[in-house]
Order: sequence, then C-alpha cells, then structure tokens
Amino acid sequence: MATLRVGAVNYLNTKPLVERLTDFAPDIDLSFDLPSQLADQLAAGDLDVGLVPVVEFFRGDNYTFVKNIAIGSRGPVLSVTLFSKVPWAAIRSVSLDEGSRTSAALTQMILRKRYGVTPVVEPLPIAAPADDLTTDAVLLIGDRAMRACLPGYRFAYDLGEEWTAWTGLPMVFAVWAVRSGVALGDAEAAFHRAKEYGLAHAGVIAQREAAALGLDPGYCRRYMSNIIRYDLGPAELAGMTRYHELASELGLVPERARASGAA
Ligand SMILES: C=C(O[C@@H]1C=C(C(=O)O)C=C[C@H]1O)C(=O)O
Repeated sequence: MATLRVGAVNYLNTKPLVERLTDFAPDIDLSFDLPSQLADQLAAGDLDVGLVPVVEFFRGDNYTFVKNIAIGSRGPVLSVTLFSKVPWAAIRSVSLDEGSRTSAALTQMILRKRYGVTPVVEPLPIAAPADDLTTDAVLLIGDRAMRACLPGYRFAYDLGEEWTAWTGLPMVFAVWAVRSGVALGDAEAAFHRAKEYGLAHAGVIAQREAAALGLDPGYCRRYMSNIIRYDLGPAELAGMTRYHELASELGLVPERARASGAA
C-alpha cells in the first residue's frame, strides 16, 4: 500500500484514537496539528485523511468519513468552554479559539438561533492569553480549555452540555475525514484497532500524559473513559445532521445534502 498521509489533533482526547495506529498500519505517515490546520491541509490535498472538525467535513469536497469513529459527547464535554462575562443573551462580542472550527460555528449557532443575538466575532490566536480580552466572551477548546480557569469571566458554558440541552442529541466535534478518491485499504481496519486498543488503555495514556498537561491523572482518565464518546452511532449521526441543518440555515456550510457519507 502507498503511504497514507494522516493528520491528527494533538489534544488529550485524540490520544486513544492514535495510540499504536502506526504499528497497526506501518504505511501511515502520521502528523499532528490543530483541528483548523488539519482541515486546511486536507482541503489543500496535503493530507489524505484528517481528524477534522465536523463542520469542515460538511464544507469539504465530497469527503467521506471512517465509520463509527468520532470525537463527541453526550452532554458535558469539559474541553469546549465559552467563558463569558455576561449571560448568553447579553453577549455582543466573542473571541473564538483559532484551533476550532466546529465549536466556533456552534457558538454562533447557539447565539443566533437559540438566543437571537448576532455578536461581533474575532479570532483568538493560539498563543494569545485569554484572560485579558475586551470581548464579552471567549471560546476555548482542547487541552487549554481543560486547564483554563479565567476568574475574570463569571460564566463558563460547556458547549457539549448546551448542545444536548438544546437539541436532545449528542454532539460530534470531529471525524476521520477521507479526501475524495483516497482508498483506505488496510488502514481502515487499523483505525478501528487503534481505537479499541487506545480505549482499553485509557488509564495508561492518562498516567503518561497528565504531567505534561498539568492535569490530574484521574481527571484525564475519566475524561477519556467517561466524557468523550468515540463511537459514531445512529444518535451521533442524528446530532451531525441537526448540526448540518442549523449550520446551513446560517450560511456556515453549503446546503448540499449529506446523509451518512461513510467511507
Ligand atoms: C471536544 C473537542 O473537540 C475538538 C473540537 C474541534 C472544533 O471545535 O473544531 C475540533 C476537533 C476536536 O478535537 C476538544 O478538542 O475539546
């Protein structure tokens, strides 16, 4: 098999999906980047498969996705937080984590569709501190969201929890998107083996990764074992469809129909 260029997110939530992936499929050339960067690399043809924000899956040019694998949640997700100085309906300006696309769009969906407000949005560069901003609210995702305290903001809204309270559905943040024309071959089974292996070793991964993240190992363990949902079943697919409908209504993605799209 020819080399398959695969890009993954470097956050803790992704570790179980890539643990031993290249042992299971030695032809995979695995690189790591922010979700937004992976989406751009996949669109540019610099990657064959990417763990990309689900909104970018909908924006992509005939992408498919690896079945039954996702980064999702049913209710609270703990790592996608909108810190705000004011309640939702009073938000007039928001800074959005530059690593994010799904949650950046989700923030705007909730504000516009649920609360009827259309705030000014601006990007928050990855390296920029989030505790001293002039905007009413700031969206953080991934590892930095897990560590963030931001005492200057009165509210810390968990967007997984907000989504499920609003729609009654699970939230899917990212999928393994496959560029049109790419054949996965043996790698498809390797994605599933890696997921199974990684989830069976979530405790080992948590113990190994916690110190570098500045997080408690038990917290990391429960985050991977009990909070992040790695399956993409019928309920998650329904969540994806609802997300796509809302994003289309707001012009955040093209309106073309996308039912299951599985690779
Ligand atoms: C749950 C998360 O999902 C992430 C959120 C993403 C986004 O908002 O675009 C993209 C990829 C996921 O890794 C997280 O990293 O906190």
